[in-house]
Amino acid sequence: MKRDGLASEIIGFAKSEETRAIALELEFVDRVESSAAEAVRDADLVVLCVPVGAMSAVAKEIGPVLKAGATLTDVGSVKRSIIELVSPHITEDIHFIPGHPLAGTENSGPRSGFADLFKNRWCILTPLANTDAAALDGLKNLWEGMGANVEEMDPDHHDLVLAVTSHAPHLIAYTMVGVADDLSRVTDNEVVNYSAAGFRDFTRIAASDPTMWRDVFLNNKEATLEILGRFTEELFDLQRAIRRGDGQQLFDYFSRTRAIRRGIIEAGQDTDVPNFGRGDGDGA
Ligand SMILES: NC(=O)C1=CN([C@@H]2O[C@H](COP(=O)(O)OP(=O)(O)OC[C@H]3O[C@@H](n4cnc5c(N)ncnc54)[C@H](O)[C@@H]3O)[C@@H](O)[C@H]2O)C=CC1
Ligand SMILES: O=C(O)C(=O)Cc1ccc(O)cc1
Repeated sequence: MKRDGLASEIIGFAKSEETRAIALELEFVDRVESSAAEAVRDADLVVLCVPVGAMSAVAKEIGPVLKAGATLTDVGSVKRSIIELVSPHITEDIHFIPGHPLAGTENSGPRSGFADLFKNRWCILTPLANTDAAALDGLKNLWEGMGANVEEMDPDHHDLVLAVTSHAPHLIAYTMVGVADDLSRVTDNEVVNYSAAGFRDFTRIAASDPTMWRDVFLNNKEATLEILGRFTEELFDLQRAIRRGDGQQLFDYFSRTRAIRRGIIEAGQDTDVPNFGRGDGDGA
């Protein structure tokens, strides 16, 4: 927003003085305030970027001072629960439009952001039934101005989709790294020393912020449990195929999943590894 001049003034709030000082030093805010209520006073747009579990407390604090006609949005990784946590604290003259940019890394804090973070990434908005069309357009333009592709979605659908694509995979990564850690005591650290690419990817994901991810699971309970239930069923199926020596079942399953990866690459959805998976031989 700062780089592209998308806001006339950007005011930051963070709990710790150190974070506020870093935000000023990096110059992505024009000024900082030591209270959330002070930071949002007179703002046309307020973006809540706190862990899901802190959304309610922050909304309660800023609710009474938000300017009439202001747009309030958020970047939280779940949507239904945030609507329930924030809505009670705001009045009808505030345009509340929940949002979720599908962009980030395993790192947190002000130094982990970068100006191109949202470029070519999806940003999902989950407007409410009575959302003002002009406010929605304004927010869409802002995200598009930062290079994102905006999609509107029903909040429950968002939570189910994200349970499949993000939340369950994070839990699986956390578990796999935990299992390896238990084993490393048996294998004298070989798990860490010889970790191949697959496991390294798991460790990156499993290094994500514990508070943020605790709150994601506590607030997307139903959808995550539904997906994990399906996941364990399929896992048991594959386990049985290995035990029985059913190579055909394994081969068929892996062929199906390989096609999904290729579909993602062809749709141009993987900007991290643009050439990975293209023209890679005979599949032996
Ligand atoms: N990290 C990621 O890759 C992504 C994160 N998100 C969502 O964005 C939100 C923020 O995550 P990050 O920016 O990664 O975290 P972060 O740790 O970089 O920033 C969180 C901020 O919230 C503040 N905070 C924490 N508890 C608070 C409280 N009780 N009252 C006031 N402030 C409080 C912290 O001081 C910190 O400044 C989360 O809801 C997360 O689900 C969404 C997409 C990607
Ligand atoms: O680091 C990664 O691979 C991520 O998946 C980042 C991320 C984390 C949480 C979100 O809600 C969206 C994106």
